[in-house]
Amino acid sequence: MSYRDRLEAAIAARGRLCVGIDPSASLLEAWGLNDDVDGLRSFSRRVVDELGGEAAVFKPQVSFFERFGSAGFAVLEETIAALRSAGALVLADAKRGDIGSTMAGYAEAWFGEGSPLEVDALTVSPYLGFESLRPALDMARERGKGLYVLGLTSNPEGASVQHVGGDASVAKSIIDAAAAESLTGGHVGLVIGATTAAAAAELGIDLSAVKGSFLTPGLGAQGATVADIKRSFGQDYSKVLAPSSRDILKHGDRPGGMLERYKEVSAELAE
Ligand SMILES: O=C(O)c1cc(=O)[nH]c(=O)n1[C@@H]1O[C@H](COP(=O)(O)O)[C@@H](O)[C@H]1O
Repeated sequence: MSYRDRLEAAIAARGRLCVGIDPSASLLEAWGLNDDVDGLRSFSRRVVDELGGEAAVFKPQVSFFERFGSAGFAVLEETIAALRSAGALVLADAKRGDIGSTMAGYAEAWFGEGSPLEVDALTVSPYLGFESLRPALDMARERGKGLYVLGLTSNPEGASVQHVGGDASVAKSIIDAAAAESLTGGHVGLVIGATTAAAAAELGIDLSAVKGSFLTPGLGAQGATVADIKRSFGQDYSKVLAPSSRDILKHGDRPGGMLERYKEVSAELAE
């Protein structure tokens, strides 16, 4: 079964809000946890216990685990396993991107059968050229995994690279390549920021040509609203997987707080 089919089934069952797991030092502190591996483990367990059976997809931000080295990666492995046993899909936000032979290594790490870090999907950077992602694209297609390729990122600095070229922009070339790839299987999606999606039309980019899902970071903490997403994606809204990290996690300082916020945002996305 392709990633696209698995994702569609998961969204139909649990909704399109993806919970980001970003255990930054400031969130650990806000939750009254130490900024160490035990704090990281408690934080991750609380997210899994409160939301693991609710959300379709979780997106651990790998950087916040990586900062504790191998001990942090061990917590990431435990978290991935716990989320998958709770019936959720896991999308590792590691934004990998390198020459083809190295991409094969990343694909083995994140998609290899039985790899300790095996997940359902991964974010990747196409700025070594879309085709440099080929080994990961092929492995994802073969193994029912998903790749989210950075298209129009949510941050304001992204435009200084992605908008270059006007009608023939860098972003357009990446998104067109992803659209062509999406005709070959359900393994490819795009990162299109909730804060920046409106730029697609200005750059003459046809998002409807993409037969995969759109990961739309930017809700809440970065200022975008559910209404912004609905407006920007229009008829392609059914392809949206909307992640939110801080806007949900900041409510983890009290029992039940994250679940309450999750349900509010999820309901708004479902309207
Ligand atoms: O790939 C991502 O998820 C991503 C892409 C992007 O363009 N912008 C973006 O913010 N992200 C990630 O999405 C998360 C956003 O967190 P919040 O702003 O707290 O919801 C972070 O983990 C970012 O690394």
